[in-house]
Amino acid sequence: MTERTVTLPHFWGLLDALPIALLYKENTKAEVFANVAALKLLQLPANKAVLSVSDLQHIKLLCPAKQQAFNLLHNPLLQALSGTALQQPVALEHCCDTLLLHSTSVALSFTLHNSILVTLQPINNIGDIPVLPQAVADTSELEEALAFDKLMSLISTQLINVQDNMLDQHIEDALAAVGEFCHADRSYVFQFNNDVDEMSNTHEWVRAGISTHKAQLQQIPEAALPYFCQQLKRDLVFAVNEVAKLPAEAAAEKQEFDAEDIQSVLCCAMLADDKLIGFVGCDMVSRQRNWTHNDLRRMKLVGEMIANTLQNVRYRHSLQNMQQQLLQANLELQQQASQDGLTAIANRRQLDTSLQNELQRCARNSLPMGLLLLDIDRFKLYNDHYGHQAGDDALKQIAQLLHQQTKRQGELAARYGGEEFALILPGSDIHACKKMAEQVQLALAKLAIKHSASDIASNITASIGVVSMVPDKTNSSSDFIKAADQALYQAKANGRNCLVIHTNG
Ligand SMILES: Nc1nc2c(ncn2[C@@H]2O[C@H](COP(=O)(O)OP(=O)(O)OP(=O)(O)O)[C@@H](O)[C@H]2O)c(=O)[nH]1
Repeated sequence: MTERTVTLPHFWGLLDALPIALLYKENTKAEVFANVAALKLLQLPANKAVLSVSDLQHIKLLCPAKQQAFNLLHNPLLQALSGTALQQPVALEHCCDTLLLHSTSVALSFTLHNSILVTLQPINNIGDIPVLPQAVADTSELEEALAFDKLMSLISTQLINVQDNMLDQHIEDALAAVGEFCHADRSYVFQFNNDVDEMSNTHEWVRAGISTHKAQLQQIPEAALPYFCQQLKRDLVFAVNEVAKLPAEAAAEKQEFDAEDIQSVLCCAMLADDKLIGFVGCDMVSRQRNWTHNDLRRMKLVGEMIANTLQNVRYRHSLQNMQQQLLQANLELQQQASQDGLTAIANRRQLDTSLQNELQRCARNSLPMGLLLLDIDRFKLYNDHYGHQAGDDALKQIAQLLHQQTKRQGELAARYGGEEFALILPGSDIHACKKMAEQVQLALAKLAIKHSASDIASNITASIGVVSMVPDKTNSSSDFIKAADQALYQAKANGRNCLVIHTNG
């Protein structure tokens, strides 16, 4: 089974099995599904089930009668997927077959809305096919407006839930659409910085053969184009049919437009929460155009769509950021709740939880469970002699020493309370626990914290109670602590600075 068949939704899987090439789109969704036969026919990668507007735009379809490429306005594939019922012969570039492109709206019982099904079938005789509706070269303004709106609705569904990695692509699709429909040579998005006094060209579409200036148009200060910025902020539109006729106060703008060979320019402000965030625009290069009412309407629509998308992405990022901060704060709180404030090792609460969990784990796996309780000898005298602050420092050093002994999974050093510490040693039998207790005492001796007031030794020492048992379901963590505590009591009674192993007797 290939990855494609495993991840496809059930219905798509059925379409995939059909030998006929077809594309499928639910009205309200952005995805255009291509089955295996369609991908093969359209020469697209075999694992690409979902197509974007750009994928579709890049499929070069020719009008077989004229052997001419369809432009964006007449692109029958985009028309079909935008909801137009079609039956039209098309040719694929680099493919000698003529195909019948047939699109129809279908009502499926398991979707709320109508869906569009597009089939592509090889045909022999174009003459036999009743073609509806015929795309004509001289399209009326109304038809053009309708085609534009359909394409925009296709692009806007893709923009609604756009993933970060597809954002630029979809914005460029929208720019291509507005550029084509406004018969422009270049279309673009500029975004302002937070202070709205600097702009950068972030996205661009250029017609074949037209030069791009995006790389140079970064961080342009408002002061460099004062006439333009003033008009855009005041009217939210900057429309110039003939750059040559710009007034004298637009000298800076004229110079810039001349440098880019721009004859006509149309820009519309992009607003988010009533704040200017940038603008979309298009240029005529080397030829002039009187912008129409429709051009302005299209540009405004695309500007609004892109502004909303950028705003949504910003909201999403700030939400993700906030969520991250909350998670971090939560993690820190959790850590604080389980950490001893003075020594930064686990506190009593964490000790109880871990001991309980490890006991259950050892009981399930019939493993021994070891526990060491360690109490510093003559610590009252230490405090009295060296002061409470020095006592705190000694506790911290001993805590670190114990923490460093824990290496295996489930092992934990914790402050039990006051000058008393615990070591949980899951999987350690009594011999391993005894070895660990001796190791701790050796390490403590090496640490050599001076304690001249002690009657036990010249440095700080500790007494240790040791217990290890294979627990059963009836053993609780308090049984273990009680046993270790008894052994510790015995160690103190035995003269301190020693270890005692708990025995059942
Ligand atoms: N500096 C400091 N001292 C603490 C802290 N917690 C407990 N202590 C001190 O630890 C000392 C414990 O004294 P005791 O319980 O009498 O025992 P001890 O003097 O260590 O004598 P033995 O345990 O019998 O060897 C007390 O003086 C407490 O004030 C702490 O957080 N910081």
